[in-house]
Amino acid sequence: MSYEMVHTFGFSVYFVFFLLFLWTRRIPRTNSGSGWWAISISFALLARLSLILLIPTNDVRLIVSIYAAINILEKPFLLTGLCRFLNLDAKWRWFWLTAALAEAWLLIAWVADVSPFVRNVGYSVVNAGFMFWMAWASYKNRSEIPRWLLPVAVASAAMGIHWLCGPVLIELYPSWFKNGFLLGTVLVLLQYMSLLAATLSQFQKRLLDAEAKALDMAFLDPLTGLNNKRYMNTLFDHALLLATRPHHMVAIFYIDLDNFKPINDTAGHHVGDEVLKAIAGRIKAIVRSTDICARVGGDEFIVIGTQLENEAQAFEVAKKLLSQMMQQVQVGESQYMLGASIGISLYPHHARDLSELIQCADSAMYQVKRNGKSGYEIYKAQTDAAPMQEQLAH
Ligand SMILES: Nc1nc2c(ncn2[C@@H]2O[C@H](COP(=O)(O)OP(=O)(O)OP(=O)(O)O)[C@@H](O)[C@H]2O)c(=O)[nH]1
Repeated sequence: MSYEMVHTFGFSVYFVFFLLFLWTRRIPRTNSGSGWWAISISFALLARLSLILLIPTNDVRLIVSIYAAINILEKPFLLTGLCRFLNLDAKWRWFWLTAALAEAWLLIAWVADVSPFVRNVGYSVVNAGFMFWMAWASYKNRSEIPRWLLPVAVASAAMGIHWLCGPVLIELYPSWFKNGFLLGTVLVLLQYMSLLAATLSQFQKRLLDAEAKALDMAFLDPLTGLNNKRYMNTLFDHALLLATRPHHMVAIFYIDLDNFKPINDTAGHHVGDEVLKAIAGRIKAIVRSTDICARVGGDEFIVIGTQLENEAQAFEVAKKLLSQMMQQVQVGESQYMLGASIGISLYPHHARDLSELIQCADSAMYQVKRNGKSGYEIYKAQTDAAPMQEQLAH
């Protein structure tokens, strides 16, 4: 393979990556690292272009010096991109200072006509240093973007070794010059490919996180983390699928806390919030994983108990719920006593539709309140007819 082919290959590959990073930068919400990498690879690209253009001069000293001077500028941009990408608090000015020293060294080597070996060692060591720093920083932060920062670290470390060994190999085997360029191109390709994959992977992670958050907001009560009323309907349909076996029933427990308002009034709303969170945690802890727990109002909760076989089991659940609600809730140094009025309705006995079942459970809960609070009752159609009408009239 001729030098022209090697450099044309390198130039073309870099150009494609330059376009890809530029495109990635334009996608809203992608990390600014890709913009810096578009700049860094454009310097690698310019360096290759200078080689293609200068090869006809046959002036090796001129060709190598100009290539090195442009190529060294790729590295501070590359490292700055990584710092931006990973939000690293690195001292960027050291990258630029080191790059400036390398440029100064190339100028001195040119003016003083330093031997090619010494000149190459000087600037290759700087490049290797940059690459090892890149490898170290990517390796150290590999958990940020699992799967993709490790290849960046490996490719960068390989590049570092490549730069360190380059001058010696060229000195011993001058034909290595061309192979070295080819190997360097492949390593740069791997490095930028992993960076691009890391950028897209981070972008995907952000989208998935945002989607999960949006779903949480749509389906969960932000204070307690229980389901909200809107989502309960969907979950209820799922619960009915589990109740298709003969003798299976679903129970709706409408829980209204007793004496909650005084906590808000005396200790403040924030303490009330903590109490609600603690209560939600208790409810969640005692029901089955297939049961549905939702907060449907200020101090009102609904539990949908699934896969119950008889009324007695529903009473068992209500008893457990009530005993949890009757226990003191500790917030900071203070303890608060509550209680709960729990109304129960059963599917399919009292109704088949969730809103009707909730209405039945709600009316049973009011019966408990009327009877002096802190207890549970199952819906009784006849006795509740009057209060229900009364409620509707309001
Ligand atoms: N801390 C807090 N309070 C809330 C929230 N939403 C509603 N509330 C309050 O919860 C209280 C509920 O009122 P009630 O059910 O009448 O209070 P209660 O003392 O339990 O009354 P009984 O049910 O008759 O025992 C009201 O004072 C609401 O302002 C909330 O998100 N956080």
